[in-house]
Amino acid sequence: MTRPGTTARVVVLATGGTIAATHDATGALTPGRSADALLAGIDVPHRLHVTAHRLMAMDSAAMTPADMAGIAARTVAEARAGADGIVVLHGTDTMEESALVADLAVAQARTAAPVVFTGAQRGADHPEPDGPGNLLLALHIAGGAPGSPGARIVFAGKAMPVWGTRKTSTVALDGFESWPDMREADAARRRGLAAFAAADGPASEGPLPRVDTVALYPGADAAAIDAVRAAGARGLVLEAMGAGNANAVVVQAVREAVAAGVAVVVTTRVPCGPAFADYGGGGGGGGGADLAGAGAVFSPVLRSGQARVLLAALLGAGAGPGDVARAFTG
Ligand SMILES: NC(=O)C[C@H](N)C(=O)O
Repeated sequence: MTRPGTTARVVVLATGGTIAATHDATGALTPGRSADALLAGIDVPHRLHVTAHRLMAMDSAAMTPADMAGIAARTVAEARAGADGIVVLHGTDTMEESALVADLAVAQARTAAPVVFTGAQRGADHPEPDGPGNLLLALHIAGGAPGSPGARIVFAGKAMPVWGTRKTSTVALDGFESWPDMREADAARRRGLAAFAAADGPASEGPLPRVDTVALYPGADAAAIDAVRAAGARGLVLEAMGAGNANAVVVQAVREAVAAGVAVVVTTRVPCGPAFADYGGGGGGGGGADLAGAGAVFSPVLRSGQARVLLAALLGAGAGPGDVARAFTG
């Protein structure tokens, strides 16, 4: 742990993303710039001793759950090896997922070093890149918050809790939004971590069970739900309409999936506001209340990307239906 006036050891883990990307010969943005080169472009605070490591150089949309588990495991290893803080340079497309994987891992390992995810919306060769500012703030927070365990996302001048934070703009420099009610975001984290800790096994060993996401739309039928069941999904995240509504055909498919042992979690395609199970549907049913009646669990705060991560982690840790319900809704 760091005392005021002492040097904080911060480890930077580079995984790729736009923060490290430059235009290649074809004009495509490709992550290749090293973390050392990115660090050379900023005034690293003197009180920080920073070392950088390249884990991978990927566009985050191409990452697999195994890649994310690897990043999370490395953050735990660096914390155990004595880092005071860890910065993960990551693509923005799936930062919200990877940061949640890391938060679950460091909570399970009980390591105290803060883990700060950051990235950029503009490439490293942009005339006015946003990466340097994000990296600098991430270093400050990673090196200046000793004993603040857990992961966070730092972007465009904001330090955000991971749970409930999601990418909300494909281009704006301020590309992430945290859940507006911090008490609700905290409660989501507490519930999720408690249920994860209560489940039986370690989450990060071996491949996680298959969990698919199905997006709903007017007239959606059972085809996608039946297909993911046939593919062996043990969990299903529904990106439902409105507050978490579907139609009668989907509700029946959910009932059958739950009866077959598939854990079904309902989120919404709406950008803001909680998902909740109030609507009866009308005209033959199919509202959120019917989805809940069919055995689906509502995820008020986590949108589909993070709900998928939590559900897969829970199932991988041996969680049963009760744990899943407690994890998402308490
Ligand atoms: N801004 C970015 O980092 C987007 C990029 N496609 C990535 O997620 O790796």
